[in-house]
Amino acid sequence: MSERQLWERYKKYLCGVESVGLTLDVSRMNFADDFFERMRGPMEKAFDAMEALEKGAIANPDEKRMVGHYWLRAPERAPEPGITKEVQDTVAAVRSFADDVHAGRVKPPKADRFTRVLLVGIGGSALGPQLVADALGTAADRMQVFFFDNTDPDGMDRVLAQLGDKLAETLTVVISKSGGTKETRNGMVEAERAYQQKGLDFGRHAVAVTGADSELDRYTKKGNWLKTFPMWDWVGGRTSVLSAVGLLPARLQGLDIDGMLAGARDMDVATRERDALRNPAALMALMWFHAGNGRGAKDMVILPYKDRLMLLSRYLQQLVMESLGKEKDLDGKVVNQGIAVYGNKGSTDQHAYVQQLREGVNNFFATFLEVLKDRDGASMQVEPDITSGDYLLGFFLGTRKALFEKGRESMTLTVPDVSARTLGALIALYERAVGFYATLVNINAYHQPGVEAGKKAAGVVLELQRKVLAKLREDKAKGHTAEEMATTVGAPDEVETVFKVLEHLAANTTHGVKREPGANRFDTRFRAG
Ligand SMILES: O=P(O)(O)OC[C@H]1O[C@H](O)[C@H](O)[C@@H](O)[C@@H]1O
Repeated sequence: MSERQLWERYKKYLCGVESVGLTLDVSRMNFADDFFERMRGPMEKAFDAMEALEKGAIANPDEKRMVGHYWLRAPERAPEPGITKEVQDTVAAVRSFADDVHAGRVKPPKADRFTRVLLVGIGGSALGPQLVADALGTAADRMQVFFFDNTDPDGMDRVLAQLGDKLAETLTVVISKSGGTKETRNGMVEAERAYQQKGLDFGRHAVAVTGADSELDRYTKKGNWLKTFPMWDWVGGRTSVLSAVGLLPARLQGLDIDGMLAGARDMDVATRERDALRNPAALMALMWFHAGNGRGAKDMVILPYKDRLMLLSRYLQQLVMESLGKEKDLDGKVVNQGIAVYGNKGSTDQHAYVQQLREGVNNFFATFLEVLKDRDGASMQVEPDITSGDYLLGFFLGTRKALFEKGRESMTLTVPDVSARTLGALIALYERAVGFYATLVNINAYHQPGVEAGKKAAGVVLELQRKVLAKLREDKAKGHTAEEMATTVGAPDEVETVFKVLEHLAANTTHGVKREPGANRFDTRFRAG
């Protein structure tokens, strides 16, 4: 295709949302001329399913739940007045709590103001807040936000070291929809201990966002925490960023939550349009379908040409992969669906993996994200008549062209800036595209049955560790090899797990387990010291 033909194709298919200034260009996707006609029927079904979902249908049949993230930014559209009120009350509560914190009406016992936020959460209870904090944060923020998003002890130590003495001015926000996620529980317990060690009352520094009567909810009551904000079963973790999960930390940071909600609301209006060519979410879902043949055959590479959007791919990884990566379809047939998502930021990625994109295995389609505004204010010229931002555009267009020349498909999303409005719009765009695509491939996008298996297996490992430790203490004088220990604790087939547990115990001082090297690695004896 010549550059001229591409330009004509660009003009023909460009899909814009005036209210947020966003456009989606699919001209560099090689769909056939009759593609949209062929997809008309399936797309109608997707529009119907989405309409039913928004009206409160049980769109998550396995868990028998409604799916209501669209009501978070248009509460008047919720199917029950109780939901409308809860959403409105929660946004009001977020606002007034953050205002109280900023004004010092809610204050830490041993300092004048809260100046830092420590957010403890994982998955949908961290990725959205991390994206928002990084995309919209500035040096002028009201509060600085830190994260515990794992059960990695060193990761937590590193954050606590950064907080240092400012822990006395730190408000900890523990977020867990289920209220029972172990990584988050561990982060909370570690945070609590850090406060205690500094003679600070954790409850006076802590708030939670969680489901009513969850384990975390009960814990907050026992510990007399400052406040709890609700999470509802009709909001999934990966679509919760515009509930208190994302709004509370954002507002505490001093960000424009009204702008985020308005951007999402505007995008929702635009993506209810039933003409797929004028609906960027439908168009995008159709492009995903085209690229991967409805089987996820191609990976989605997200290339934002803007540092502030670097976490978008991590955020989308959960949104897309946890929603679409499913073993069975809605009829119970094994389909092993999904689309793999990766990417960081351009043009940095050009110096890392773009080599493979251009010349290696052609198993992806790229989504370029172009941001028109370079920075606040004018730029200096790094060469006559050329700025750093001009280079960024040059590298984006250059890479896109280079990929196209080699038959690599791409789409381009263009936004005027990275603002609360555009970020809200982008989030809403992807949420709806995921929903449409799920119907196109006939899967439930709103459950995550596969996640449980790993959690259960981890529980088994920790149970085994308890038995191993008890045995080591009982046989103090005698060391055990992994083989002996596995048999002794009645789990001979779990010998590899026992070996890994013993090695880990011996590598850390906590449990006082020592190793005595044997003739080879697997003859190593472990004993309680
Ligand atoms: O918010 P929580 O209940 O703690 O859940 C945190 C995350 O963990 C789970 O394993 C799910 O797979 C995610 O969808 C969820 O966002």
